[in-house]
Amino acid sequence: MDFRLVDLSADEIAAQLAVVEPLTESVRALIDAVIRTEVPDDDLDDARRRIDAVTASLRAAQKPGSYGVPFTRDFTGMPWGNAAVGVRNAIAPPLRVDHHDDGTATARVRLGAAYEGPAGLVHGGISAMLLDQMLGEAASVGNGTPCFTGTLTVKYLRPTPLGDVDLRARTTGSEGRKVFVRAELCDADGPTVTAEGIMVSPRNLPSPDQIAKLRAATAADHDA
Ligand SMILES: CCCCC/C=C\C/C=C\C/C=C\C/C=C\CCCC(=O)SCCNC(=O)CCNC(=O)[C@H](O)C(C)(C)COP(=O)(O)OP(=O)(O)OC[C@H]1O[C@@H](n2cnc3c(N)ncnc32)[C@H](O)[C@@H]1OP(=O)(O)O
Repeated sequence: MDFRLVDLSADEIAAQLAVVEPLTESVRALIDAVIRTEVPDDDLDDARRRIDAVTASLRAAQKPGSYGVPFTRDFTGMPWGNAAVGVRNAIAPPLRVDHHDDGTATARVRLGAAYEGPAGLVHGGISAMLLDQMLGEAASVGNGTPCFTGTLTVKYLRPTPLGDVDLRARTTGSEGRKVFVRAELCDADGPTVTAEGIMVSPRNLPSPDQIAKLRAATAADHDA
């Protein structure tokens, strides 16, 4: 796994986000508009030409491969291309996950037309992806080191209507490098999908202790 470090301050990251987030939001609006537009075919052809011109202008300077997950000097992750939370990824709803002192992770997100499976309902794969992200974040933050999904079990209790959903995850225990986590996705009437995960901190990663030491050393260097 790539642990690229970038030397960016909090202010520099905020300045980048101020430009990037509105751009991504515009592309999300474009995705929704393309799904739901009822304008004539000639207008669709014209739209395609203009979109292709914008795409060509962005390709003028392009990162090879994917965005990756750079870490700042204080070890804050920048998963900006992530399919669930990426602030540069218009496919991501995006999920904004809050971590709480009691170890739970929560998020509220609006799932519109782009996330449809059965008519008017959230696609089951999207629910699984969002729950997977919640499990991964709860496990990783609790453990202090990134945890990958080893086993994910998803139970669909009833259909989830498109619209606002709430997600919540909490760790229920750990054993060596395995962290056990549960999560649920709820509509206004309660849980519609639940998930259980066995999240594993891969053997080749630095341990939580090593990461804590690296963090402290980096912070000390920075203060000096
Ligand atoms: C640098 C600074 C970091 C600071 C971090 C702090 C916070 C982080 C903040 C944000 C969050 C960051 C990340 C999380 C975000 C999103 C999560 C999205 C989740 C995903 O979307 S992630 C992609 C899908 N995911 C994969 O792509 C995994 C592919 N796979 C592998 O990468 C390996 O396969 C792996 C790692 C799973 C295991 O590899 P390994 O070699 O380390 O494991 P090993 O064999 O040593 O087993 C050790 C113990 O785990 C048990 N075990 C092994 N495999 C298991 C399995 N599958 N199910 C259940 N238990 C399993 C064994 O049975 C043994 O248990 P026991 O010790 O009891 O015998």
